[in-house]
Amino acid sequence: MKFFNAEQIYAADKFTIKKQQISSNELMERAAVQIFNWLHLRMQGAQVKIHLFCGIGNNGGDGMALARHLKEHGYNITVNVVNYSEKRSKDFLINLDRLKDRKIWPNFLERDCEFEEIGRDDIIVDAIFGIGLNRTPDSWVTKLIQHLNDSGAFILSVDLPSGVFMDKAIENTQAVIKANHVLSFQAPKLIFFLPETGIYSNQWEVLDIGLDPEHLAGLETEFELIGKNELLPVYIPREKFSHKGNYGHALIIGGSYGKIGAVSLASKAAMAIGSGLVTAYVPKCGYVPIQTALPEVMVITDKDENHIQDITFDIAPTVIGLGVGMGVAQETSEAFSSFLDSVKSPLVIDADGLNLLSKKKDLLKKLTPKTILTPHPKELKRLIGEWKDDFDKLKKAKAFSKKYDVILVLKGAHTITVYENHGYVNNTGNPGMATAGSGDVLTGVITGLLAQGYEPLDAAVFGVYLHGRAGDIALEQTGYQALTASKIIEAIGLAFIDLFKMPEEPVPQEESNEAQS
Ligand SMILES: NC(=O)C1=CN([C@@H]2O[C@H](COP(=O)(O)OP(=O)(O)OC[C@H]3O[C@@H](n4cnc5c(N)ncnc54)[C@H](O)[C@@H]3O)[C@@H](O)[C@H]2O)[C@@H](O)CC1
Ligand SMILES: Nc1ncnc2c1ncn2[C@@H]1O[C@H](COP(=O)(O)OP(=O)(O)O)[C@@H](O)[C@H]1O
Ligand SMILES: [K+]
Repeated sequence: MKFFNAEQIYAADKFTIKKQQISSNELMERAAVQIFNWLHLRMQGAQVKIHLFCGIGNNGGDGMALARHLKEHGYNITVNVVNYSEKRSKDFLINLDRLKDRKIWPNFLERDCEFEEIGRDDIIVDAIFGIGLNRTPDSWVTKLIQHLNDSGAFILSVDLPSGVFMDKAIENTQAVIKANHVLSFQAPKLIFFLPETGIYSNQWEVLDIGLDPEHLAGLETEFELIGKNELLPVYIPREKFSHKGNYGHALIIGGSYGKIGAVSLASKAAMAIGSGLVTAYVPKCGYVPIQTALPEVMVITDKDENHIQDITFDIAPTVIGLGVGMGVAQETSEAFSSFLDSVKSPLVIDADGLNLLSKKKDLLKKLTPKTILTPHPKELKRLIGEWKDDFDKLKKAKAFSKKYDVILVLKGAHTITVYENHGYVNNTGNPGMATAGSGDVLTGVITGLLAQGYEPLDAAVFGVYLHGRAGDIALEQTGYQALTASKIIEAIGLAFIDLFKMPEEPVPQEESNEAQS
């Protein structure tokens, strides 16, 4: 699913209005009816107080139209116009008049006015600003936003939480609505997935307002949200007469005294994701533990007991995953540097492999084209330097990817895989995965996919998805706290199976009644 920017949304509105021969106000009405249906389905006429806060643009217009529908269905509402500007939009004014025709008189909120009391059990509809926000709200609007956030009431935001910009960082965090739920028109927004802005849209849902699908499909976007639809075409099916040689040989290089487990996890994950063969390259102290724990995995040992000092081997791996638990000893750094001089296979580099690259940036030039780097935020900072905000981080990541021809997997709650000018946003995974070793598993997963012949970008994006999905499946058995990296590996098979599950058909009403009787 693509993430559109504000200009693309405005253009799609225009295109749709022309093609479907409707007015902009009819489009607004569609949007408002969708929100009304969403609320009505859940509230079923309950007399909970609903406070609507509407700006003077089209986001406010949506709110005004919603107010009319709520009133007509007997809901207990108050309507407030947040009068932050004189430039009221045409469709806002139409909907204001329609409200007045029904004898509903909004309160006009201005600078220095008193704000109404809001109970903890009330509902707030936030239609103050939408995608048109272009500067930080005034101080009195900021005070209002604080008042709404502090009320403890459930906040439903129309399109996006008021105060969040579509394409730049928040300047004053006090001036942003902290929404409990956001109803986003037509498509999700990138800001829901970035850590600094995502916290303002706790939950979100997309409402289809019928923008022209063909027009939307033809738009080029920098970022997209990855789901099954994007991945099923990438999946490589297994051939009946295939053998293990068809699925590649993954070599996992890493480990040091006390950190051999990282290599175990990555190797086991590479096996579980379907690599034909897996070999672990570790210092001597890793030999017994890996051979004991993982009978399927072969082991090659370094000349040193505790640290990798010389990365040489006489096998021809399809792909190499390097860095987990490896340490940053001087000898390891030198071995890594000479290894890069001769390596030709595709590479996945994680953890200490990234730290070594950060210390000696010259090494970046030696990487195989399209090497996959999988930094967590701290490793990323060491690689690309400090960033001002999430948007700056993405900009720097794109520039870095282009400069060194690498694929950057920016790990986090919503991992974003960046290659050149594009970002692929992941939507699987959960906070239970914030646990030791889950990154090592991801390294194994991506390496194992590359071994099977997936293109580097596909392997990264698909690997991140499957890793998160496996975490979600494991969570059902463990809960958040007891989710461990090993449990993620155990669920990889189910993550593959889940890929081919169709969404469940809703059971027709009569059948479900019969089942209950
Ligand atoms: N395709 C869609 O997604 C549709 C969107 N509609 C709604 O239209 C919204 C966008 O409407 P608008 O473009 O009118 O913009 P907004 O309603 O977001 O903003 C209102 C106006 O305030 C001005 N403004 C921006 N920042 C300000 C500030 N800090 N202080 C004072 N004034 C400021 C801007 O000039 C802007 O035009 C969407 O978010 C959505 O709710 C719907 O009505 C219909 C279809
Ligand atoms: N809150 C979260 N929601 C979803 N996924 C998460 C969350 N926290 C961490 N993860 C995932 O867990 C993994 C953690 O990797 P990393 O920090 O390298 O761990 P380690 O170094 O212990 O292996 C990443 O793939 C990341 O996306
Ligand atoms: K809003």
